[in-house]
Amino acid sequence: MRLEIRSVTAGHDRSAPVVRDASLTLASGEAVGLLGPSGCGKSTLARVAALLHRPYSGTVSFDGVPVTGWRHRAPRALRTAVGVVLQQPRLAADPRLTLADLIAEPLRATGRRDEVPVRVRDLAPLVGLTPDLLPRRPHEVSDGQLQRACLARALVLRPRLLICDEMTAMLDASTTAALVSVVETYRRATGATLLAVGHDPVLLARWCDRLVPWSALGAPPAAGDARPRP
Ligand SMILES: Nc1ncnc2c1ncn2[C@@H]1O[C@H](COP(=O)(O)OP(=O)(O)OP(=O)(O)O)[C@@H](O)[C@H]1O
Repeated sequence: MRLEIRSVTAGHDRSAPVVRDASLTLASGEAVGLLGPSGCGKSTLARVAALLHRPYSGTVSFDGVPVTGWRHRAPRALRTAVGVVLQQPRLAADPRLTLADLIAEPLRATGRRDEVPVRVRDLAPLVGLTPDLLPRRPHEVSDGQLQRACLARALVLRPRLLICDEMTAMLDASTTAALVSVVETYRRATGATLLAVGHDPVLLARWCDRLVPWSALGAPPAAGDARPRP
């Protein structure tokens, strides 16, 4: 799925937006790493692209169709086409759910309960979760194990766009490698597009076709603009 972000301004305070006039296009099937220092606004932009945060202005289009609603106003067909993995699994996981129910959450939310047993059975080993972990709740597993479940949840509806916001920031090297390889395998099998957000160029380069620094998202000079470029 092609993702186009055009002149998006967004943030948490209208008078001081953290994302200003940002534009970025991902071709269908492309893996792009968005690089930037902590606090620059990467997560905010990733949430806009994931339909979780409404921008103040600008447009987001999927396959050329502009998005008209965010959060609960986002059309279901779009919400199910985009999978999201966030940096802190504990903030992204309902503490009352077992890992199996966490993985199955999007299926239940979209009325596809009948697919739950098969999808959980197939995805758990793929993300490296052994059967003994599936009945446990988030407080009974490690951050890495919980993030594995969050990645499975992001993949359970077979998204055409996957957005990973610092997915591996709090994980050790072997869990990081395992999760990156799950995403690579999924992309190879499905041709899904990937937007990976992070601050480590070496890590992002490993699983992305192209890295884009935060500073490159600003509006390009207008046609005929004669000012020298830096
Ligand atoms: N819910 C919120 N309410 C108010 N301000 C927020 C909120 N979330 C983020 N911010 C602020 O917006 C700015 C950008 O935050 P954001 O999380 O988008 O940056 P980031 O580049 O992803 O940082 P990091 O790499 O540290 O996660 C920061 O100054 C942050 O304090």
